[in-house]
Amino acid sequence: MTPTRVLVLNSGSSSLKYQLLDMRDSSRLAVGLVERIGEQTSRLRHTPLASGETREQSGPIADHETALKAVAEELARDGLGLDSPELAAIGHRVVHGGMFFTEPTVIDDSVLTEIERLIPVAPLHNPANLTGIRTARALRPDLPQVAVFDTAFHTSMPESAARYAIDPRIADRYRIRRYGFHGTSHAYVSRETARLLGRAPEEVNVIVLHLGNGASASAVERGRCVDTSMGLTPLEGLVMGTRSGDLDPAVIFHFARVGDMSMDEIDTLLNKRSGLFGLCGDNDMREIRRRVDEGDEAAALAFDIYIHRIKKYIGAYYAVLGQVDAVAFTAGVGENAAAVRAAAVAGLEGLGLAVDEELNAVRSDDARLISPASARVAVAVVPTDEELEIATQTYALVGKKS
Ligand SMILES: Nc1ncnc2c1ncn2[C@@H]1O[C@H](COP(=O)(O)OP(=O)(O)O)[C@@H](O)[C@H]1O
Ligand SMILES: CC(=O)OP(=O)(O)O
Ligand SMILES: [Mg+2]
Repeated sequence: MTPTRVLVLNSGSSSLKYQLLDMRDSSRLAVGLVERIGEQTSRLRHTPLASGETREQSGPIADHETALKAVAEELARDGLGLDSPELAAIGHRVVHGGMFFTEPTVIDDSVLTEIERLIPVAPLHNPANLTGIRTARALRPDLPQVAVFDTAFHTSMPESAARYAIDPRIADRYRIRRYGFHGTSHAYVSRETARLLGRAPEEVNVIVLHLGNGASASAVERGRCVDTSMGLTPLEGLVMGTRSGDLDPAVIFHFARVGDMSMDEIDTLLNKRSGLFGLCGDNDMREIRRRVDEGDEAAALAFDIYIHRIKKYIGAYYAVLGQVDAVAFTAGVGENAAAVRAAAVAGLEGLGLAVDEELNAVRSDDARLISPASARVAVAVVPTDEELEIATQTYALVGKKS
């Protein structure tokens, strides 16, 4: 029997999302999520698709290792355990792959060392990714484990977009450049957008707006990324749930010199206590919209700043691409918040962009157009599926090897 199943692990800073897929038809056998890892109020939600019945457990889960072991137990209860001979591989989302990893990679000790070396440029993400990999390897040492990097899709960027305007010798010494993140999502969504338009990815130019807790924009020219908003780390670019996105780098000197803050304090402030949360105390767009509707001024200002930043990136990437076929909204906010989509595109008729109010209000899990039929540029909602993309890339690589 050829094993055809792939377990995908997406370890975030405080969460572990997972899916078990059967790659014969890309169907899901189980999906789940461990949230608030490291807190007293952790929660595991596990759904085997055969019954569709979600099981939940609450109580402290100290770290990603404990979380993954709990997930393995849940899978085993459904006869889908990690010891199954049908499991072909485990695919891991790894956020930072630097310049070294441009493709999905089978994990060995040297790959682990390289991911570890990149921790300083992805402090919120790479440590959790590493724990997920180490724990999975300990549970199934014989099984191929594949790393799929957020940065890989962006390695096609030209130097003019990837380099900051600093001395290249200094930049190279410290490996400073724009790497970009959420690449698996940008790749998947730009391809699905082309499919929605009935065209090949090589025929279309797409601006992808990945608006989740972390958020990033990308300019995709004929299937290749030519620019993206996140940089050396996932801090640059759009306003995010708790990250500031773009700001004058001199703000950091000012905090250090005038505010007498340490580098760690500034790092925490900009990564964990800024963005929507820093502006109004909430980082969930549902809550922010509710407050805006009630007339809350701080929430309204946070929303306006968030939208203004998205608009700037749409304009910038329109200019980078020269000609745009579609703007695609994706991830938690992009897929669900009609108000964000409407506001981000409002006033851009001059660029050929518009949203049809009725189409925009439709709730659906399918990729769909929300622009009027007459629009020059398509505006689309395209649900992302990082797990499916990771599973596909993992299975393709393992299949090639065996
Ligand atoms: N129905 C909704 N309306 C508006 N925003 C939503 C809705 N559902 C989810 N979101 C937003 O999506 C965010 C999570 O997005 P997601 O892509 O799952 O993030 P991540 O993968 O970074 O954890 C939430 O913080 C919330 O702001
Ligand atoms: C890279 C990044 O920002 O990831 P996430 O959105 O999962 O935090
Ligand atoms: Mg995400």
